[in-house]
Amino acid sequence: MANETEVATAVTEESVRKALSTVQDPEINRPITDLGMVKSVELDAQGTVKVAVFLTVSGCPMRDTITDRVKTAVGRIPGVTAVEVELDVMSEEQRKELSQLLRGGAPEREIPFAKPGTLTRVYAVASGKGGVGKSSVTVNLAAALAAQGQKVAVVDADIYGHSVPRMLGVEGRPTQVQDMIMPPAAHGVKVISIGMFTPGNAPVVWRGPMLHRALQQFLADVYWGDLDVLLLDLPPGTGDIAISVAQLVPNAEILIVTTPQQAAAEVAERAGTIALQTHQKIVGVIENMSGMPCPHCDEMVDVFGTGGGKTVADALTRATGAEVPVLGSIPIDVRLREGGDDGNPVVLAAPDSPAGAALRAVADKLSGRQRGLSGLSLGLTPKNKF
Ligand SMILES: Nc1ncnc2c1ncn2[C@@H]1O[C@H](COP(=O)(O)OP(=O)(O)OP(=O)(O)O)[C@@H](O)[C@H]1O
Repeated sequence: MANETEVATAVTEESVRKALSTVQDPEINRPITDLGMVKSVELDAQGTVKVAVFLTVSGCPMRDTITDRVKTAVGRIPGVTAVEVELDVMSEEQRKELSQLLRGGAPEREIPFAKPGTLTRVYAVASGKGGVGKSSVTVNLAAALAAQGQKVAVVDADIYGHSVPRMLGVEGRPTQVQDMIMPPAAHGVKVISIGMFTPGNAPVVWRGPMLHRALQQFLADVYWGDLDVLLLDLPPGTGDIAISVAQLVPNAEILIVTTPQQAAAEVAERAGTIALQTHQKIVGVIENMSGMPCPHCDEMVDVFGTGGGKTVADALTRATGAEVPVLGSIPIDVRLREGGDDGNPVVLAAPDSPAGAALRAVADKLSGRQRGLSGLSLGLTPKNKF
């Protein structure tokens, strides 16, 4: 039978590291030895093993699980009499290395539009309800701004109704050049849509974290080049993606689309007040489907009621304390719907039609805006509170 000293000397750093290679990080599900989480291993003649482990963040909720796993794995080595685990926290540099490792070596890309001093204006187009014409407004504003000579792109983040590519007549899928995604374009507008990455017409059932990741990729990994304007077509409502936009592109400004109907206005107002929590600026309200010219006498018929746009704008002005204007009222127009179906936006196909002219007027207002600090949160947090 081996005596105590012989057993103790059988424990080597190599055997401890081998045991540690069976310990998986509970969140990343890879061995802690591969993740640079083993800081040091010390052994003494009595068979006590001290393992120092780097946690990715301080206060890591998995600290107890990691400690238990290390103790169990190392404790199984014959000759080990005690296992002590000491926890430390990775430095910023180590965390960067880890995230690079997890991304397969690719350095993390920044979102160019979120950098301070960016010249790209980012508009997040939001609505309370679905079907109010948010996507139609987005593509027409994009096409009108591009027709003015601006460099424009649209990110279709409307997971439930990704209709932007069809409305702009963008065909095909994005191509990939090394690890950059090249967006297809039509009418001078570059487009990326969630629909380009899902098979067929399959509904997207992604939840918050996946959507966040997808949006981040659309913004960071797509080669957009220099843009004057980026429009984000958000899903209707006040969901996760609005929060993601606020986190990823805090300087994005909000455009609210509503119908004149009072019920729709109330929901749109709720979508708008999200901006209060995220400290984003609301550029204005666009009222869509504001009446329809009677085909017989040309008199306007208020199919969806009246006043919704102004109700939302007034309510958001009160709520934010900053003036939120109605930027325009777009009438119901068959040519707008047809333009959407044909991939030929009405601002180009029938620029002088009532809807085409109203949308172009909104685009003019947007392109005439100066970037200013008024109404914007500066994102400053007091360092010390007295
Ligand atoms: N002013 C208008 N005149 C005529 N048809 C319109 C008008 N605005 C939108 N439409 C039509 O209404 C339908 C819904 O519009 P759209 O898809 O733009 O709405 P949406 O708010 O983006 O919907 P969702 O967010 O639910 O996808 C489309 O068929 C569109 O062509």
